[in-house]
Amino acid sequence: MRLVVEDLESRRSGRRIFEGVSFALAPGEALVVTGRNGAGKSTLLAILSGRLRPAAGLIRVEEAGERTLAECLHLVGHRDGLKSALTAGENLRFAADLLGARGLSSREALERVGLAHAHDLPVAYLSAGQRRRTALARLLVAHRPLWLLDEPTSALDVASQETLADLMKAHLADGGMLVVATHQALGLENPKRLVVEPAAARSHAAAFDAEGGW
Ligand SMILES: Nc1ncnc2c1ncn2[C@@H]1O[C@H](COP(=O)(O)OP(=O)(O)OP(=O)(O)O)[C@@H](O)[C@H]1O
Repeated sequence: MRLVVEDLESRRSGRRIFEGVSFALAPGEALVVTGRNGAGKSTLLAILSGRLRPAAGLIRVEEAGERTLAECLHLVGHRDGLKSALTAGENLRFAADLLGARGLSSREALERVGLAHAHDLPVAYLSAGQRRRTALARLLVAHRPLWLLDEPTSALDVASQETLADLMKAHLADGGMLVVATHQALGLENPKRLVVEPAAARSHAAAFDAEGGW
């Protein structure tokens, strides 16, 4: 699968947030999206996920067979989307049933994020970082080629950030694609980079020079 985005523009409540956002991703490629608070990073991910409509521009998915873009992606946003009264395992099984394309079992996925012990605990009992890790474990219970991650390191301790970096690298090595909005270094090697800037100063994408080590 390939993702092609051309000249995307966003308006919210009549105000232009960004314009001229273009990039392309092929299997194994990552795009790191940066920009100041309010620049439109979450808005861009919401548009890519189909939750918001762009004011202009084009999003095209290629070589995805019969699948729509929505069927090819996972979105892990600011809100974890977990049901507090259900256990971590139940949340993951619910996600797997909803998303299809089965991946790891709920137990295996929780093990991968270091939360095996939380499988049968209600999510309401989990800390902020544990909830975030449970939300990230959703990526593993249903196989989807495109991961859209909005500030995925928030609330994660150093060890969990390293686990996340390993998950992202394994996904890329497996031919997956990533779009990650972040203010933090991620440990990815040579991702593409997109700086979202206010509409007045056109957004642009550029190949990332490896020095920064995002
Ligand atoms: N529901 C909404 N209606 C109108 N404007 C909105 C809405 N949600 C967000 N905005 C505006 O859209 C702009 C972009 O917000 P967005 O959350 O995408 O920024 P961001 O780059 O992700 O910021 P941050 O780094 O703080 O997470 C902001 O100016 C925000 O006020």
